[in-house]
Amino acid sequence: MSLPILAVNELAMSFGTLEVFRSVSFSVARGETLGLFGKSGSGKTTIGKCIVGLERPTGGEIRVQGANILNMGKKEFRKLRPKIQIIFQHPETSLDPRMKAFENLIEPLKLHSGLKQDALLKWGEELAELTGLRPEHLARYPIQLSGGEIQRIVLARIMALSPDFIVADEPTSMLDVSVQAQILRLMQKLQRETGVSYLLISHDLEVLRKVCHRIAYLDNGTITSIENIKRDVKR
Ligand SMILES: Nc1ncnc2c1ncn2[C@@H]1O[C@H](COP(=O)(O)OP(=O)(O)OP(=O)(O)O)[C@@H](O)[C@H]1O
Repeated sequence: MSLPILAVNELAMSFGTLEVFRSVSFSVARGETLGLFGKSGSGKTTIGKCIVGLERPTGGEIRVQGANILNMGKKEFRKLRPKIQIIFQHPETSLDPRMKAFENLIEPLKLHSGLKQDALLKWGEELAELTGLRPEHLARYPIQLSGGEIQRIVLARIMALSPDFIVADEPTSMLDVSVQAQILRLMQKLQRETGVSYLLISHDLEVLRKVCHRIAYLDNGTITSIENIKRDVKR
């Protein structure tokens, strides 16, 4: 059996005297969407931040294809980091308001790929097409875009890095229902085409049941159950 893309083992986190969670364990297979459900303040976002290195847990392990990222040196982690991405509830915070949408889209490629301008533009156009962005969207500044369009730019930016794993923290909770469905369908399409795995964080069980392969329930500092939803993982 192949290693899970992500395995979280007995993760613990306290902020000072506040114990947020004490033993969180789950794993995510390649091409799988695992939902993470829990009430407000249970620590869902903190778990996501620990996975991408934005917070350091107080205990436990986070293994990416078997390697514990908490034991990695800075250099080794920096090499892995483009492969594990996070998208937030307020996606506009990850865009530069002074750059047009297309420049925002190709920015990570510029930083990480070393591609020349022509190749950058071509790849950027392909990503825009893949994520359903039209040329008129690409010529606008973030403030001139709707929430759904911004979330598409954010997804296109992330897909440019060919990630293995995306933590999606309430990615659609700010969108109205029809746009929410479009973005969830886009995430599923990207998964079918690239095999990317998601940890989808939400307090909306209906959304999780629609798109996840399994749902992990976080309560009282631990994962109390993992529900299987009937859906095959395509790898
Ligand atoms: N950097 C921090 N310093 C101190 N406390 C923090 C920090 N980050 C989060 N917390 C606290 O940890 C707890 C868990 O927060 P977290 O944002 O992970 O919960 P959540 O389950 O994502 O909540 P929500 O569903 O409301 O977004 C909260 O009580 C929060 O106030």
